[in-house]
Amino acid sequence: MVEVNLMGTFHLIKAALPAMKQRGKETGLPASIAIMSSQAGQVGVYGYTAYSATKFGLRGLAEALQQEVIMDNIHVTLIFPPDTETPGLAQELKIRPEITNAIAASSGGMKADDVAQKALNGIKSAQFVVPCNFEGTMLSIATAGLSPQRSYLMAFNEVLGASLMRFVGLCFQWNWFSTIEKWHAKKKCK
Ligand SMILES: CCCCCCCCCCCCCCC[C@@H](O)[C@@H](N)CO
Repeated sequence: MVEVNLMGTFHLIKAALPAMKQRGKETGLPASIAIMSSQAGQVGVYGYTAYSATKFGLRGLAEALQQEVIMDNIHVTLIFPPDTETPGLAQELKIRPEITNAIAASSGGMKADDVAQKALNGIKSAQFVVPCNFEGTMLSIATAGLSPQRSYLMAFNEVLGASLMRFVGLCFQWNWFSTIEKWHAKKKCK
């Protein structure tokens, strides 16, 4: 998983960058690098230990990369979808633990076309972080950290919403840990 999700992204970007920089010099046009993370790259999720690690890793990659390529007029966009209706998810659901299903349900699911549309809009407006649904927007405010932010309005929302989203995030965590406890208690009784 690390090889595909993290190193695969790293090697692809490394291979494409020289030509992107050259094209930028010749045309003076901006360019974009879009990286597909996941909401499981903003919060650790039961059952996704390896997956979450790779998706969190992409954030570090994207933040450092954005600083390295900004002077080449290249914008990095990091997309954070929830569960997305794809053939891959259909396979995953056959074996996904009950607890993972319960936690992932906190953010619902989306159609692939809707995620693609959000991603495209985010890339066009050179957003660094692209949340895909309402829960994703809350998650992005809660996990804004030291990410770049090009929109003054979103920066304002992040500063204002930080403590409230921390509180909401803690409520979600309490709920998830109690689901885990109940599930284990039920298993012990059997
Ligand atoms: C501060 C408010 C928090 C708001 C709720 C957050 C809910 C987060 C739920 C995360 C679920 C992640 C599921 C993504 C999984 C996919 O990437 C995966 N199915 C791909 O295989």
